[in-house]
Amino acid sequence: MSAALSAHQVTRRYGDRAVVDGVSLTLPPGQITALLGGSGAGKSTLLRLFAGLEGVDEGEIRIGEEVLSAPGRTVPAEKRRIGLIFQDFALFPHLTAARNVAFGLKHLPKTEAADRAQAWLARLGLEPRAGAYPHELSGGEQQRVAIARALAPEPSAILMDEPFSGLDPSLRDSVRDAALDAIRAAGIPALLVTHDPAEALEHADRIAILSQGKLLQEGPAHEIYTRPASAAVAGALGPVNRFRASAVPPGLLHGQAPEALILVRPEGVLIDTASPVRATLLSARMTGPLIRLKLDLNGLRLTALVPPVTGIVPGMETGVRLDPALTFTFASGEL
Ligand SMILES: Nc1ncnc2c1ncn2[C@@H]1O[C@H](COP(=O)(O)OP(=O)(O)OP(=O)(O)O)[C@@H](O)[C@H]1O
Repeated sequence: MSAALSAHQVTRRYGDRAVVDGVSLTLPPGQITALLGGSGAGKSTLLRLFAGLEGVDEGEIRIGEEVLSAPGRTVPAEKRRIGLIFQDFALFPHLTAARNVAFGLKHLPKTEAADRAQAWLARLGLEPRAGAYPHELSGGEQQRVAIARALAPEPSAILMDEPFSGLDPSLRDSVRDAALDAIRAAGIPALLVTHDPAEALEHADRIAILSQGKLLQEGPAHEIYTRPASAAVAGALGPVNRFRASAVPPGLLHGQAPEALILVRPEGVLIDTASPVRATLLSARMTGPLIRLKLDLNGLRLTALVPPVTGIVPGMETGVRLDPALTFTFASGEL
């Protein structure tokens, strides 16, 4: 088993602004950790610090017990044996797929490097395209070559910056599944930078939420989703209904102080004809497998996501209750 890659109280400043601010984060081997945050949160900068493409101003980056970065001392990227995958594939245009993958295998005898490159291409379903040049490959194929190239030298960790967001949605799932399966099987730490909460929740084992350079929360994906430590974390993982406890009709909540801030996921707003809490249905729209309902509860507007049921007609009255597992209460906070 390889060692964890970790950041310890790491700060990186541009001018006097800390774009990564006192971040401690451990990437365990064999697991995909998604780094999630809005634009400018500092995700790419933190990835570059892990990679050694930039130095830290404070703190340390380590692999196992070995210090890779400390202020004034940075083991260069090419000495770290860390694989990098970016959104734009970054393949060498003048090399075939096979030679792109073999590029990082120069320490091996030529035939062994070629065999290993071939094996990685086969693993990612690209064997028939081994002799093609990047411009002859589709976006999904190019990204699979980039993934094979990153994994072939048996790196000690892999860092990915929005690697799937440039792909056509019809290709994205298959490329992502092939890539993440191969990465998990390699048993190394892996960081997946993304701004897409759905991608993080579905495909990562752990999620770290970054906002304005600070790590807000980190942990197993399910725990972050069901037990957000703050309203900011709950909001970062998908849409939420937000309101004060005092705005709620009697019977919907139980025991919350009136000033408490309540966040409820749309799938936590349940239609229950037996509930005494009544709501008027304002609209119902298909979103794919679920229907998005807009509800009015005596002036409180809620959005619900429910499985398709018959007999839902705007204007109708129905009963509503909240799923406690998807209802989060914070003592205070901005609406
Ligand atoms: N070389 C640099 N010099 C000055 N400021 C920089 C530099 N690189 C990044 N920044 C700033 O640091 C902040 C964090 O940038 P970073 O690229 O890490 O964010 P991000 O979370 O990856 O955003 P995005 O999702 O938009 O790519 C931004 O405000 C950015 O403008």
